[in-house]
Amino acid sequence: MKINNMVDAKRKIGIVGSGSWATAMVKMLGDNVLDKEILWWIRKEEDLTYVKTYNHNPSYLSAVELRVAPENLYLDARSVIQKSDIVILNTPSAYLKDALRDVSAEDFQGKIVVTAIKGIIPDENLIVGEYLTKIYAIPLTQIVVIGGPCHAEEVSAEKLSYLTIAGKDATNAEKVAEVLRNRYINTIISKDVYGVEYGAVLKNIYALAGGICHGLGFGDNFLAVLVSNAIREMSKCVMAIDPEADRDINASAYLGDLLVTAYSQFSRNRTFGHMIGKGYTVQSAQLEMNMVAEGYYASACIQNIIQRYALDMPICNMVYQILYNRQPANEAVKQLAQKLT
Ligand SMILES: NC(=O)C1=CN([C@@H]2O[C@H](COP(=O)(O)OP(=O)(O)OC[C@H]3O[C@@H](n4cnc5c(N)ncnc54)[C@H](OP(=O)(O)O)[C@@H]3O)[C@@H](O)[C@H]2O)C=CC1
Ligand SMILES: O=C(CO)COP(=O)(O)O
Repeated sequence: MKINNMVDAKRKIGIVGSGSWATAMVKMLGDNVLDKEILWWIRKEEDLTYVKTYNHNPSYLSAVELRVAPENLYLDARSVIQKSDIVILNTPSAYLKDALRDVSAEDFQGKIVVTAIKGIIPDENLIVGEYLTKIYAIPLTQIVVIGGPCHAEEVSAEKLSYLTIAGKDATNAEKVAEVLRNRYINTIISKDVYGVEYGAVLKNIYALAGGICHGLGFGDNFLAVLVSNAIREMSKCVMAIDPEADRDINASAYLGDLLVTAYSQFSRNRTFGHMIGKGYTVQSAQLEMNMVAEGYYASACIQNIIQRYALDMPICNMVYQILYNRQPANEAVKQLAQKLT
């Protein structure tokens, strides 16, 4: 089968997405020493032309030099998927369906399909791995999840970072890890595909909550209590979804990613929450950012999970009430504060 012969042939890695995380991943792959071919789907023609001419993405991480052969830049995701052995999906969750609109289940056959997306597909209430299995019949063993605390901006500056590569099939997870690791990227292999994906979705909601509190004027003391409650809430949720997996919630894919997203200056979720806490409406906060805060979409989708498993998740509920039911943020945080321990 094609996957098993990959080590002998030149590896072909396809990236679907052209925002900041996809751009950072193209850089990581380019700085990895293994012989490989990188194929890249870029959404906008003017951006593709610019990358082809100058080897820089004009819209995201524009200072980063990118090494992709001009003939390997595509405006259709299907060509990239068909020609790749490893496909890395890297759009915001809300735009994945659109990116894959011309792609069929056959196009994914025999590929390792990787999600670097930290979100739930709106209208489906499915994480990306579940969506790929349901819509494209991709076996779980061929799906790999990339998690871990890692901001694109720090990757672009080559600051030492750790990615967790989760796959039910450890060999496939390692095949992905070996093309990503380089002098500033370390990789950790995990089998907890559901926990790593759901953990990444949840930490965005908690970072958004932290941003709201910060915007309202709460200090570091309160944020520490919020984060401490958040990791317990995350643990309860992922344990309900997949109780069998071997996971340490304090590992970098869970607690680590929560911490970086809650505290980093680069976090879009924290920034978005901060604006809400300052009194921006959801629409004006979204307009203000040219990037996507996944926690906004996840907050609505996770309500379905909370109901399905009858979970008590006060932080997620607070964010939902503020963003979707227009509960005043100061009132909602005051109510939450009574429940924190
Ligand atoms: N940024 C980071 O540091 C990290 C991000 N992630 C995850 O990576 C995923 C991708 O996020 P990221 O790269 O940061 O995204 P960005 O916020 O950097 O970029 C937004 C992306 O969304 C696209 N987009 C915007 N509007 C539309 C639309 N109407 N239809 C289709 N596409 C649209 C943009 O395309 P265009 O430019 O063509 O408009 C662009 O590719 C997310 O799930 C995120 O959680 C994970 C780890 C780190
Ligand atoms: O997942 C991330 C860092 O690990 C990115 O978080 P933000 O989307 O909040 O920037």
